[in-house]
Amino acid sequence: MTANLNINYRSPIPLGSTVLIESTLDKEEGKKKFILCSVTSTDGSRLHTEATALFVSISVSHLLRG
Ligand SMILES: CCCCCCCC(=O)SCCNC(=O)CCNC(=O)[C@H](O)C(C)(C)COP(=O)(O)OP(=O)(O)OC[C@H]1O[C@@H](n2cnc3c(N)ncnc32)[C@H](O)[C@@H]1OP(=O)(O)O
Repeated sequence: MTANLNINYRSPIPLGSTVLIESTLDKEEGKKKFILCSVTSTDGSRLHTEATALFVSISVSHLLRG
């Protein structure tokens, strides 16, 4: 489940362009997973977007609790 999501938009993405999206597991602490993500031009020369996210593992009962 997404607990936190931060997105920095560094440069616009031209309409119709192809981009490279990379995401990696930065670290894992118990039920917390910290993810890094970037969106760049396909040759990697232009950074469009950087993001970090925290995902927390949940049980099905967490969803049912609402
Ligand atoms: C175009 C479409 C775009 C779609 C965008 C996608 C949008 C989505 O992802 S939709 C989902 C949005 N997310 C939600 O609705 C989640 C709502 N929140 C929750 O359900 C709960 O707060 C949940 C599951 C994240 C955490 O609850 P719970 O399982 O009880 O864990 P809890 O005990 O509070 O915290 C666990 C650990 O995470 C940490 N933690 C929890 N939330 C955060 C947070 N926001 N920031 C930092 N740390 C956090 C706690 O500090 C704790 O750390 P530690 O174990 O070291 O003490």
